[in-house]
Amino acid sequence: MSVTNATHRSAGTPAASQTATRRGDPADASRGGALVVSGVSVKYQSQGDEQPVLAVDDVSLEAAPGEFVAIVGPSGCGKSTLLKAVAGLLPTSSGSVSFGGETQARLGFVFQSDALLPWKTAAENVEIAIKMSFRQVSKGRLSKAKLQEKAIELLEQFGLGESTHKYPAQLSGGMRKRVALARAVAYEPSAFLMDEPFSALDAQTRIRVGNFFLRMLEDLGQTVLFVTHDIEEAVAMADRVIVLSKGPGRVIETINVTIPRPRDYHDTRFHPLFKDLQQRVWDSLGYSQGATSGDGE
Ligand SMILES: Nc1ncnc2c1ncn2[C@@H]1O[C@H](COP(=O)(O)OP(=O)(O)OP(=O)(O)O)[C@@H](O)[C@H]1O
Repeated sequence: MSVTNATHRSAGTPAASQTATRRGDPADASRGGALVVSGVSVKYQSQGDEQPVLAVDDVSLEAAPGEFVAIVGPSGCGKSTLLKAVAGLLPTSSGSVSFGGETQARLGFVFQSDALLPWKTAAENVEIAIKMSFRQVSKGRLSKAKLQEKAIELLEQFGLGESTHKYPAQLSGGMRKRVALARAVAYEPSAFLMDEPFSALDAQTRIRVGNFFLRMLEDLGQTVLFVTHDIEEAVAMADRVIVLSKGPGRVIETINVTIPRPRDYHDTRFHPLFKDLQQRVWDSLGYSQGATSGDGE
């Protein structure tokens, strides 16, 4: 998880959260408008470089409310940079980002670093998010007991029922990532911005968390922008896969994933359309059928 600036209200920061009071309420589905990224370029000015380095080049994309858009591309092509720019964590050198026509939105971040508060337990990290969301959405307060109950309930969904009282330093990397995911979910954002959110998880936990996340999206209809190296994961989860070129990243193709929902994080890989769609993404990345080597996705 990362820090944010003031432009886009975030979850996933230490201050992020969302309450369970809204979970499961169909009236809340698809809240927020389309996420529109228009002509965004991002440059880095590093010490020693005379000229700024272009990392993202004129990227435009849209995610309709409730749409799951995955972004794939070779290592170093600018995926994380693009996501951070969308989150408002990095300035853009050109272009614009809006959510339903506004520059502010309730965002749930899950970035590569988990950024948990080290002096708070797993449950307390999630409680902060619940508290913040409850204040923003319901303009009210929850009792400490209720907050705890909700945080523990959510952590149990992520297989952390035994670790709610532990501090981040006492958790494995995968466990910390799950707390970070629970915290982002607890914020009940209108859009999730996720950078390799499942990469630190073992195979079984990945399936469990992936399915929990997919079911939650079916219930609540949040928009998702999801960066992954894992082409199978992108096709299994997304409505559209956007393929970026090698850096500076540009959109080279958008592939519609026509596999019907509801989907299962794992079993969707056996759907008759899956292999073909997966191959289309590989083709777009420049890998021909049967290719077995390469240094990036
Ligand atoms: N803080 C920074 N300062 C200077 N250059 C940076 C910085 N962060 C990233 N870059 C450069 O920007 C380019 C894009 O990096 P980015 O991390 O966005 O790529 P990525 O596609 O997410 O990579 P990966 O898939 O390996 O995580 C790379 O060339 C990288 O070296």
